[in-house]
Amino acid sequence: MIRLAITVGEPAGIGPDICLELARTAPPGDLELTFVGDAGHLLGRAAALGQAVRIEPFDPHQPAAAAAPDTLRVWQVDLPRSPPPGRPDPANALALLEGLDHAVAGCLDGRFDAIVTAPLDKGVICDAGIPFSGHTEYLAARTGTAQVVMLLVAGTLRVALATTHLPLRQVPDALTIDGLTGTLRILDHDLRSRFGIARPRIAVCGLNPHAGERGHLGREEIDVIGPAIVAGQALGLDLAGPLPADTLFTPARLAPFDAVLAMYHDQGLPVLKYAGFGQAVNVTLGLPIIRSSVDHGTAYDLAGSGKADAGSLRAAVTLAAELVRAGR
Ligand SMILES: NC(=O)c1ccc[n+]([C@@H]2O[C@H](COP(=O)([O-])OP(=O)(O)OC[C@H]3O[C@@H](n4cnc5c(N)ncnc54)[C@H](O)[C@@H]3O)[C@@H](O)[C@H]2O)c1
Ligand SMILES: N[C@H](C(=O)O)[C@H](O)COP(=O)(O)O
Repeated sequence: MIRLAITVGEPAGIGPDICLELARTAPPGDLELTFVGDAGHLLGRAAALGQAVRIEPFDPHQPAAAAAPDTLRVWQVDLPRSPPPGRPDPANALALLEGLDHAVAGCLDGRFDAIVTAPLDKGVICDAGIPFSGHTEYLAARTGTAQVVMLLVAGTLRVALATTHLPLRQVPDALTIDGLTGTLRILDHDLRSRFGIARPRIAVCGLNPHAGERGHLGREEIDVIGPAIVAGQALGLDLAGPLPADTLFTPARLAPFDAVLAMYHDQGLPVLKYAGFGQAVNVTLGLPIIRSSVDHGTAYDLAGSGKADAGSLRAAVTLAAELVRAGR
């Protein structure tokens, strides 16, 4: 049995909708799904969507078992306010983080095999006065992990990020030789151990247009990215770069590589999402636990409408289960 904790995400967004959709059909027999959230809020959203569901309270002492179709096993986390679709309320921020904490603790103590997260609104949590730049950074801090790597997967395209949720202005200063070398090591290690790629070939993007044009359009490729690649190669990693990102992200040039390391969020993710939005998965590498997530956000415009596509959540569940099986 593979036991997954699924955090429901921002309650005013489409997290509840896609969790309900996931529960509508029975998962494969070897999956136990436990939704971490507020059962009353889920029932309210189900009613708005015209979906009949049963709630089964999560009991950590029960042996793992798949739930029946249209049944949500819920680890109850009370929301102070049950917001209407599209109207997030910072009053819920602490409860949302508490749900994440439960899921992490459940993974660390062995009750769950992995966490799958539905989308949160980072800004709403910050509005509550809690600095929060994303699940990736939060899970690193909660598990005491010094460095993690965000990887998004869409079919055979895998894009990792050297920096995650940073204002663009801060990106160049955040790139260091040691930091990039660490990112490349984690990426190489997890592609081998979790994705079963015997000798990962990794393409490393430059930061500047045309990878800096030999220093005429920026020096990060010469001063930082190139030396990090050399350091990684000295460790035995199969790396190429720094490569101009615009032409690297074309099918023929991507073909020889198992993954791309992009230097910042909007260098890598628009390409990945163009290729696979709705079916892609976000995975956090380097954590002591397995964590996957959807490729999309809270989509307030669709919450409660019945139009949210649960494809990425399904793909995140499938990938989490594969990663668990690969580690057994
Ligand atoms: N995993 C996460 O927690 C996560 C991921 C991405 C964005 N976010 C957060 O979500 C919030 C909104 O971000 P955004 O507006 O940039 O992106 P978004 O993904 O919420 O929405 C972008 C567009 O895609 C559509 N869309 C998104 N998911 C869909 C689905 N499942 N089915 C059909 N259409 C869908 C939306 O309707 C919208 O038109 C932000 O606060 C952002 O930080 C969270
Ligand atoms: N960078 C992600 C994306 O664009 O899909 C997203 O914001 C979620 O990040 P976390 O998993 O760190 O919350």
